[in-house]
Amino acid sequence: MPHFDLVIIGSGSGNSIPGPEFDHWDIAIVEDGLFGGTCLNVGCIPTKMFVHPAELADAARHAGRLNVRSHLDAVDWPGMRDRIFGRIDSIEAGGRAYREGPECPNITVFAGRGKFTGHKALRVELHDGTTAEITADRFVLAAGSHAVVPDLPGLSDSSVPFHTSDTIMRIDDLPESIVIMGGGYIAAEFAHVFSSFGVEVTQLARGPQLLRSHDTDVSETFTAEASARYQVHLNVKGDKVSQTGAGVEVQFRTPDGHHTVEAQMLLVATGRRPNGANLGVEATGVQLGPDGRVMVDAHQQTCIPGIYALGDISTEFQLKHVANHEARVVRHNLAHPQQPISSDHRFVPAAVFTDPQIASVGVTEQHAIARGIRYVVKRQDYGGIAAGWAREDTTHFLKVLADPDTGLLLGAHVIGPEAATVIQPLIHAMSFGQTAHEVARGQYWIHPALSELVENALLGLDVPR
Ligand SMILES: Cc1cc2nc3c(=O)[nH]c(=O)nc-3n(C[C@H](O)[C@H](O)[C@H](O)COP(=O)(O)OP(=O)(O)OC[C@H]3O[C@@H](n4cnc5c(N)ncnc54)[C@H](O)[C@@H]3O)c2cc1C
Ligand SMILES: NC(=O)c1ccc[n+]([C@@H]2O[C@H](COP(=O)([O-])OP(=O)(O)OC[C@H]3O[C@@H](n4cnc5c(N)ncnc54)[C@H](O)[C@@H]3O)[C@@H](O)[C@H]2O)c1
Repeated sequence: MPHFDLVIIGSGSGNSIPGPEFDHWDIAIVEDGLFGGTCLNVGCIPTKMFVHPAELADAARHAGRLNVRSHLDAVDWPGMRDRIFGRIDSIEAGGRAYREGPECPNITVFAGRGKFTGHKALRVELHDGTTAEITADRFVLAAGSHAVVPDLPGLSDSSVPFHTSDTIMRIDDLPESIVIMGGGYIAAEFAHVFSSFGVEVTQLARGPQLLRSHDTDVSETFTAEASARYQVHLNVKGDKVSQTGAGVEVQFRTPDGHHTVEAQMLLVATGRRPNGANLGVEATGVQLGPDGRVMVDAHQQTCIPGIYALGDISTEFQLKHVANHEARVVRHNLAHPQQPISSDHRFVPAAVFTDPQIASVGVTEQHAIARGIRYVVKRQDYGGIAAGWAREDTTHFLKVLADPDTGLLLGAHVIGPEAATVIQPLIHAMSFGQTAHEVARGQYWIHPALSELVENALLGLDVPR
């Protein structure tokens, strides 16, 4: 039975752990799917490579508003898909070849599905049909999460063809119509992409708003704009999914009554569950929380010394920048177990790459109220700054919350052009403990850039100067 100094399960952020400091360790990487994990192959990167062309298509469609006559001729989906995956697939192949090749002589890649069989013992069902039993002094659980499929007739029995984010980006051609189930990040981004490419989109969300984990002002604005672009049904309770000659039919209820929607394709985007149970981590003594996450301490270590976890399998934040941060912590702690460092989850930002773009960090106004946190708030409209005039923006805004006594920032929420970039100075201020006034007046703000949104919002807060 081969024994390793370290076994890493999952080649997403887990693949960034082996570095020169471990050249003297015998390391195994176990990967059941594509090398490089979700973000590279079926997540952040390809989705955003579709989002940008979607923005170009929308710009061509809507430029008339700003007196530029243009129109969208066509979207070459197969060409776009092949360009995107031509690039991604070669990075995947290169990453695997690097880890398998002579540059990494201390690393063995096991292509197959791992499952714990006992204390620090893993069985790998290899893709070549054989099985490997391996043990190690240390493990890193970096096996991510998987798409959840609702328990609905037609879906749970797999009798109706449907896509998840794992498959939808490789379809042969654009459908004429698509039903998207879910009201979260993935549903929002794909609804944007497909509607921009001319597909008739129907989105079914079980909540009263889309993106309802966001600040209510943001989710209400987004829900109104999305509903104006494509068909949105809220407060949906799914009943049944059936196959039709032309595609699929979804039967559902809302407070208005029973509904049926037909479309050529169905995308299920109803959340992702951590892979701890699939990996059988309990066989090695590792504990799972009630939501299926592997339990870790601040050093990313599980209750079993030498077994660490990172990213989607254990985190509260299913985001690539969080998985990468946690991987850096695990890497340090493996090399320096006597001087471990902790993960910093104080100010985790996120963005939704829809149209309009959305970004957030820290508490929402609703959280502040619910938790009794004292705050002052300033909402700065894009329409109130010069860069917003250039865009004739009338609906979008940045909202910032601060402590009324100290002026320290508590949260920021942006909906509008380049939100994910606009928010960064506020993430910076929160992370480094800078007050609203320090940030607003301690630096120049380029005029007339979108960043003036941040400057004006901070100056508008009723906080000490
Ligand atoms: C459609 C989509 C879009 C996204 N967009 C963004 C975005 O814009 N920004 C952002 O921050 N985040 C985004 N995310 C989330 C982000 O992709 C994840 O948070 C991140 O990739 C998690 O990294 P990880 O290393 O924890 O897991 P992963 O990258 O998922 O790696 C886990 C690996 O483990 C392998 N594995 C699983 N089980 C086993 C097993 N039993 N044996 C062997 N191998 C196994 C899997 O094949 C996988 O390769 C997106 C996710 C999706 C699905
Ligand atoms: N831009 C980004 O950073 C980005 C993009 C995509 C995904 N992600 C990450 O991936 C995660 C997964 O994305 P997601 O959109 O699948 O999850 P999500 O948690 O954002 O949204 C899940 C949605 O599905 C609904 N839902 C859950 N169970 C359901 C059921 N049984 N029936 C009907 N609806 C149900 C929820 O109400 C919610 O609207 C996100 O939470 C996010 O962390 C990030």
